[in-house]
Amino acid sequence: MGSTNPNSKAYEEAVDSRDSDAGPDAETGMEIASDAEVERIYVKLDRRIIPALWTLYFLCAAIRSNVGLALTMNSSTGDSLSQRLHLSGHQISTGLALFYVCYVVFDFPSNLIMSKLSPHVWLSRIVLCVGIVGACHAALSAVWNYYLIRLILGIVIAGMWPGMAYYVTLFYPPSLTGKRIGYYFTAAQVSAAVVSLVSAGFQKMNGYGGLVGYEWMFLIYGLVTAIDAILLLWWLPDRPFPPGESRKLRWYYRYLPRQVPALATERDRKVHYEEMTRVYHAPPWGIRDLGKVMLDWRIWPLTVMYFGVVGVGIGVQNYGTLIIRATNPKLTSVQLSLLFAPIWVMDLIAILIAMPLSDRFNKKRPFIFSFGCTVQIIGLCMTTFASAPWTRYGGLLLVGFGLGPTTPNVMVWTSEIFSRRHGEVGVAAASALVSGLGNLGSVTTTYALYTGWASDNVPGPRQYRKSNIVMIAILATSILSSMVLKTLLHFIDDKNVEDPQNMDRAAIREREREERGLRGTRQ
Ligand SMILES: O=C(O)CCCC[C@@H]1SC[C@@H]2NC(=O)N[C@@H]21
Repeated sequence: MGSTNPNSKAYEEAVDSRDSDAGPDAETGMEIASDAEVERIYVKLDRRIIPALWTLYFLCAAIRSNVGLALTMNSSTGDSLSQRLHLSGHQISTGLALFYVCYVVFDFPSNLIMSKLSPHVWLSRIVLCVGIVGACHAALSAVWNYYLIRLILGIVIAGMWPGMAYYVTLFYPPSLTGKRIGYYFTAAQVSAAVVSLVSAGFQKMNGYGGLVGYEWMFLIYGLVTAIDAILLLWWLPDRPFPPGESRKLRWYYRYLPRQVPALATERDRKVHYEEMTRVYHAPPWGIRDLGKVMLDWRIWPLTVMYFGVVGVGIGVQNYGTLIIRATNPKLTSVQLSLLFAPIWVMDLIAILIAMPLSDRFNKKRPFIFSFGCTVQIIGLCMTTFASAPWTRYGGLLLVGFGLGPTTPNVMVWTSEIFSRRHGEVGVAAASALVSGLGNLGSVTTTYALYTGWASDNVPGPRQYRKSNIVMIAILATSILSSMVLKTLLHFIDDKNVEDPQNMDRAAIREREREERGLRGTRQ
């Protein structure tokens, strides 16, 4: 069981020894599940949930970033989005930034609605709207509707990323969530790596049926995403509920496809219930609970951590090809696309290595995060200050590798800290606040740096130097913030936790329940 407490090993051993006692559980009368049985249940949930989240994230990430490709697609025939709409560099970055402004504003309300409604329905709603708005990009005809569509896309997609993290915490205990978040986070990296290659195919469709290449691209991605949204409604499991207890059906359930339960047998559901008691009796929350979460100081260091890593991640995603071209102006656009993809492959490899480690050594999450930031700083220094083009490009590969463990680690650390202190509403609100406010980092890097910083955008060996240095500075601030939080948690939170060796089984169980937000809800 995951815990951020001091002596967590001793605590976990004490909890485990409870579970290994022979005979039925005194509280439930149920035959106690072996570790292997519990493991099997999580494997079943994984098969059901992770590929579905992966697919939805891949499609939404592709739709969000396709606009960048559309700006230059088929430019040799004058059919790119920027040519047809006569967009200036400033207008392009304004549109990109407007999207993130909505992310900042609407992440939080979206996640709160999600925790009040059925999470899987809300996730499907997000995906459906992203599909429809994505397809509408094909109809762009003026600068004002480019701005408007980016705003609307930001509004409808807000809540997707923190919502997925929240959704995962409904099915898995904190010590198992990091790896899962990491798995579906790889979808964004695969998307970043492949969409530009796929766009080459769409460019070949330029002129078919009177549509240009980017219009085909938006329509097809939009259609596939909308179909995926409908499938998700049927496929993604609803929030778990106590075995034997009937679900309170909301009015909209009448219109939804009938679901196949994720866990088919009553026994599996009971064992999962025992493992994840928090989610079955999600205590109703009100404004006061929400206020407590929002006033919790722990939000701020986590937000600063996220600000740095998401800002740099999105900055590299939006301007990576420009940064590569600045290191070697002779590269063609095809070569640029080919060199861009390995950055995300490095990111993906790092996620797959680091996130299981982060779960295994969950007390070390801030150090894994800081390691990732340090690697990015080293990479950015190479890209900025080295003179050989390939060394500078190697620096970007290091940035990709360093990015891998950072974003998912902040999300999982946030849910760990807030689930323990505030229960389910804590996870929903805190992950949305950290992601939402942290995306001010994306607004900063897309709007104010690179093409948005006129004096830094002058071709030559020093091009983008100042922007890169700002990125190094915000990463250093993220590291500092994670260390400050780790230290404060050590002195403030961990001091109040009783040594598990001195607790009896009932007290351990009660504490586990409290950490999951169940204070006083069990009869
Ligand atoms: O809002 C989200 O979807 C979560 C953060 C996205 C960060 C992007 S995904 C591609 C690139 N790789 C990273 O590690 N960060 C950025």
